[in-house]
Amino acid sequence: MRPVGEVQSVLMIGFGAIGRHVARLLRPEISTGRLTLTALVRDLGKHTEHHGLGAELVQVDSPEDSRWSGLTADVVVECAGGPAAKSFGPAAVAAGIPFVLTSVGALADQSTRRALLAGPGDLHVTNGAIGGLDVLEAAAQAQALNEVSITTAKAPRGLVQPWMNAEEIRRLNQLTPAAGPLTIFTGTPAEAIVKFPANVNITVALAWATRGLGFGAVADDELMEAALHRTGVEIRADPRQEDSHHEITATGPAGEFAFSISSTPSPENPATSGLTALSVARTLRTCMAGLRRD
Ligand SMILES: NC(=O)C1=CN([C@@H]2O[C@H](COP(=O)(O)OP(=O)(O)OC[C@H]3O[C@@H](n4cnc5c(N)ncnc54)[C@H](OP(=O)(O)O)[C@@H]3O)[C@@H](O)[C@H]2O)C=CC1
Ligand SMILES: O=C([O-])CC(=O)C(=O)O
Repeated sequence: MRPVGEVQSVLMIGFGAIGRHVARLLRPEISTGRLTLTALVRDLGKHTEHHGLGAELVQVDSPEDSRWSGLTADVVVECAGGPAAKSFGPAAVAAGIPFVLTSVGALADQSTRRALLAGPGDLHVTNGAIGGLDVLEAAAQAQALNEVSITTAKAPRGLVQPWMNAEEIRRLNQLTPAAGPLTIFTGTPAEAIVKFPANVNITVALAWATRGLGFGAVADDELMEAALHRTGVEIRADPRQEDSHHEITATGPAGEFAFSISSTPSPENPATSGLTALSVARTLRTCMAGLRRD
C-alpha cells in the first residue's frame, strides 16, 4: 500500500450498509471523474449485486495479503467493523496514508490507538451517528467541561449480543411498547464498546472529541484513556424506537449543552443510523480537500 500523489483515489475497507451508502453519496465526485473508489471485500461472491455503485471491488483478506501492498490510494476509509479497523488502520497509517475511521470504538484499544496516532499517515475520526462535537471539543480544549454523558436508545433487536444469556435475549425480544424503555447498560465508553461493539462507536467518538488539548500522539493517547473512563454512557432498549436516538449532555464552566439526535436507520441495516454514512462522506471530503491544499 502506498500513496498515489495527485490522483484523488479512495480505498474503502468493507462494502456493507455504510460503505455502499457512502459510495452512493460520492456519486457526484465519481461520475465527474474527480474520484476513483476501490472497495476491499472478503468475498467477491457476496457482492454480485453491488457493481453499479461506481466502486471497483477487490478481494483482499488482510494487510498481510500480497494484493494489499500492491494497492495505491490517497485515502483509506474503513467501513468494516472493529477487527478490520484494528488491522487495516495501522497498516494504512504506517504507509503514510490518511485513514478515515468509522469503527471509532477501535480507539478504545490502547495498542490500536497508539498505532493509529503514530503516523506518518493522519487519523481522521468521523462523528458518525452523532453531532455537536465541535462545540464540545472547543470547550474541552479550554478545560471548560466537567461532565459529559450520552444516552443512546435503539430498538431492542439491534442490541442483542452473542454474550447475552437466553433470559437476557428473551427479555429484550419480548419488550412491548407499553413497557417503555429498559436501561440495559450504564458505565463508560471503555466498558460499553466491549459489550456492544457495533452499537456504541459514538460513545468513543464523544470521548475522543472531549479528551481535551494534547500536543502530539503521546498526549492524545493519555487524554483519550482518561476520557474513555470519564464519559458517562447509558444504553436503552426502547421498543417504541424506530429511529436510533442519542442524547448528549455536557456541563462545565463553558456552559450547559444538550444535543438530541434522532436518525433514520440505514435502509440496509436497521441497527445503524443512516446519519453515519453522511458523516463518513463529510469526513472523507474534508480529508481530501486538505490533501488538495498540500
Ligand atoms: N461511528 C459510528 O457512528 C458508527 C460506526 N459503525 C461501525 O461501522 C461498521 C460497519 O457498519 P455497517 O456497514 O452497518 O455493517 P455491515 O455489517 O452492513 O457491513 C460491514 C461490512 O464489512 C465487511 N468486512 C468485515 N471485515 C472485513 C475485512 N476484514 N475486509 C473487508 N471487508 C470486511 C463485511 O463483510 P462480510 O459480509 O464478509 O462480513 C460487511 O460487508 C460497524 O461494524 C461499526 O463498527 C456503525 C454505526 C455507527
Ligand atoms: O448508528 C448508531 O446509531 C450508533 C452506532 O451503531 C454506533 O455508534 O456504533
